[in-house]
Amino acid sequence: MFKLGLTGGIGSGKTHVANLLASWGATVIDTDLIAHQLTAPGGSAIDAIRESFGPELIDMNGALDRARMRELVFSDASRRAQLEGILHPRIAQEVLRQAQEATGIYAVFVVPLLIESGRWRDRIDRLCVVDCEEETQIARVQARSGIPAETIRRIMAAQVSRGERLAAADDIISNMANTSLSDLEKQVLVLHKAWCNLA
Ligand SMILES: CC(C)(COP(=O)(O)OP(=O)(O)OC[C@H]1O[C@@H](n2cnc3c(N)ncnc32)[C@H](O)[C@@H]1O)[C@@H](O)C(=O)NCCC(=O)NCCS
Ligand SMILES: Nc1ncnc2c1ncn2[C@@H]1O[C@H](COP(=O)(O)OP(=O)(O)OP(=O)(O)O)[C@@H](O)[C@H]1O
Repeated sequence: MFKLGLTGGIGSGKTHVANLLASWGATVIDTDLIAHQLTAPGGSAIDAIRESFGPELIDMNGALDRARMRELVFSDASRRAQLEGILHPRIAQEVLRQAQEATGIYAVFVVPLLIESGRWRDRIDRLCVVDCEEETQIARVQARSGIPAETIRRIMAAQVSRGERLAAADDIISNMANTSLSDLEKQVLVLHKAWCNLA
């Protein structure tokens, strides 16, 4: 099956693009979604997180306290590596499981840390980057979640730069501050048709 890697910085628009591709028949495998499921109440990473980080990082429903963990790991790289050490192998296992069950026209792997991880490039046929200005990333994430701009900047600092991402791309979707959702959809449809041909 043809495998597309879809990446982009926080708030760039990956989820919106992935939802369009899914609605046109691609199978979408989203690592952020998997990470959320692993850390929901009863999720298979909860016990390991409690053991490594203490019960104060688990909320009263038994889910990861995301706001607290966000503040912790994006101000301390060693704590971030510790969390990634728990989550990334479990995410990889679930990605493999979902990929084996994929029945769409092609498979889309939505991976925010695709370039950072270095392990993905050989596993995909083509890499698409969703791109926007850094200030637009901050504005979109703030509008969606109310996370302070300073925290968003720290999350962005834990990711590759916009330039590095663009340099690695086979295809680029330009989703700037002045890109309307209908302009975005038009760009994505052109690429989807090309990927269908490759598939
Ligand atoms: C720290 C956590 C709890 C904060 O949760 P929160 O709800 O605020 O964010 P969410 O998980 O929805 O991720 C939003 C975005 O943050 C960025 N991000 C998440 N984790 C990381 C990371 N380890 N390094 C750099 N950026 C990251 C990505 O752009 C992602 O799309 C969460 O991000 C997490 O568990 N991160 C570790 C797992 C991971 O590496 N996920 C990335 C997908 S593989
Ligand atoms: N062209 C656009 N016009 C208006 N709003 C947009 C546009 N693109 C994305 N958005 C909005 O910006 C926010 C971020 O988009 P989205 O969730 O798709 O990004 P993401 O890359 O998946 O983010 P994250 O890395 O945080 O998971 C969403 O609320 C989305 O609806």
